[in-house]
Amino acid sequence: MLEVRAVTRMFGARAAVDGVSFTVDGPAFVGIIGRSGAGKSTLLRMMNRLTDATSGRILVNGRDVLALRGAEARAWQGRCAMIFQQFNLVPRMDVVSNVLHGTLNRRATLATLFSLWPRADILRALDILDRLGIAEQAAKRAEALSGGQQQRVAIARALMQDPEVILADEPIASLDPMNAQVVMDTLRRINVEDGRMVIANLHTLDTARRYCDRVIGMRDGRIVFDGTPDQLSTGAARDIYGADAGFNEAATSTAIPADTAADAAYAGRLLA
Ligand SMILES: Nc1ncnc2c1ncn2[C@@H]1O[C@H](COP(=O)(O)OP(=O)(O)OP(=O)(O)O)[C@@H](O)[C@H]1O
Repeated sequence: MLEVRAVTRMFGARAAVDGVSFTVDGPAFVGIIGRSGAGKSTLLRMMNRLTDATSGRILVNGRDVLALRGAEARAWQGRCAMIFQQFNLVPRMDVVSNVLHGTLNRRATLATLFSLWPRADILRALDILDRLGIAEQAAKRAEALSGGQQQRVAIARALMQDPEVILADEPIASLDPMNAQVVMDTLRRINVEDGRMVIANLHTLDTARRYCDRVIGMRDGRIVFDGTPDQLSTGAARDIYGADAGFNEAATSTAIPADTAADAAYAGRLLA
């Protein structure tokens, strides 16, 4: 259970996140939507302890993760993996080594320096790559892969941590519609099959509606919507995006054009 209680983050006189509270019970897939600058990234980064909160509490099974320091904070970061828009892989390093870096927080520095990975970890990394449909890429440099493949490597690296929670900050914002669908399908599978909570910042309404159990809408640092995809009406979307009566949902769409839909279906079958 995750309880975010009255969390605020100030930058100077301005609140990037302003008294945000919500509770997630169980392994839900939660989407956070809102326009650029609404505070979505700052909120996720506070959950992961990449950014400090100014005030508030984030309780995980009753324990305030914002109060953790040193090794305890790092241990929490291990249980709450983060996925970024730009993948954050080491481009010149091979795929399997990138995935193995997911175990860094529980490894000795010297062993890491010399890339001495335990055989069990290597086999696990290969298993995870296989599960995500990219095992044949294992020996390639990360930079040689497509964006969608790189994001799946980043997801594989996150899974190496065996996290309870996966935080994804705009995971598909740099991808074309077909790769975006493959990556979102992958996150959903991990959520459903493994029972891991996923909280994803998403730019687009249609993605939130399609993949999430619950959608949180942020505007100017505050939550202005919290409900199911069904409740996310055009009017609610207008409130979130601060748009006028001329608001057009299609403008936030990542729908797959007809000519690439068949490719996407094929990719989906490969993943299944
Ligand atoms: N390190 C920082 N220093 C100063 N201001 C910041 C910093 N990080 C974020 N902000 C400000 O906080 C507000 C919220 O930013 P944040 O990145 O969380 O929004 P977002 O909803 O994730 O937007 P985007 O989708 O563009 O990333 C913005 O006004 C931003 O300029």
